[in-house]
Amino acid sequence: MVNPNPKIAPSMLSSDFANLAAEADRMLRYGADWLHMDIMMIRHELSGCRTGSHFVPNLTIGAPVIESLRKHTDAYLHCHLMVTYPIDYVEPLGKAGASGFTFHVETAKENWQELIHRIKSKGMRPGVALKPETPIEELEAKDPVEMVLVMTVQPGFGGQKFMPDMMDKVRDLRKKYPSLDIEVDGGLGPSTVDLASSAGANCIVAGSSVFGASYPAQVISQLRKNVQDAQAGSKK
Ligand SMILES: O=C(CO)[C@@H](O)[C@H](O)COP(=O)(O)O
Repeated sequence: MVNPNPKIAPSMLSSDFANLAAEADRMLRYGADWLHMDIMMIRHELSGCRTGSHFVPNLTIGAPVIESLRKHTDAYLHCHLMVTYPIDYVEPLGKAGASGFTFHVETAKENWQELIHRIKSKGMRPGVALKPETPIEELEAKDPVEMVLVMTVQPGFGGQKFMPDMMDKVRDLRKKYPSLDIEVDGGLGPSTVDLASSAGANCIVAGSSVFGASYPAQVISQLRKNVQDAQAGSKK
């Protein structure tokens, strides 16, 4: 049975980082369930470094920022790790006060069990992310997780165009794992959420559509209502 309470998570990547605590507070007042924190390390061929935890063509925040934000809020801080060695970040993020720790499936080939065990032991909820080109079969024969994040854009930047082709993945995941939290991330807003929610997504990450709106609270409640309506429809 899918969780009847949808999670709407504004992506703080679209917020004003210079006023992060106030931005977080604003989103929670507007009705956000989670705050989505994108932790990125730039890909090594772009940075010129040979080693390190690089995964995407961008660089954002890390544990010190999560720690600072945690001092201002009790919110569920859902961290999406776009780094090559997520295991290195479990301890610091756990200490900093992260609530959820979602890593990309290809970054945990050898140490899946160990990574999940460590995430849980630090009191965080583990999740796995799938890039657009990563098939759901990558999850087979692995210890189950409670949440899968389906990227609906290439990871790295906010403000990109939603990829509707990813909905087959969401549908297949929902069929296979009826009670899984399925999150979609990238290009979500009032005009695209219907595709995701009717495919079976129950957690929605939205950056530019929320932060760029004149009335973000309206967008958040619209996203929630859309997921609730889709859930109610699928029961009929
Ligand atoms: O992880 C990412 C991008 O890599 C996302 O969380 C984006 O930040 C979502 O932003 P919008 O597409 O909603 O503007």
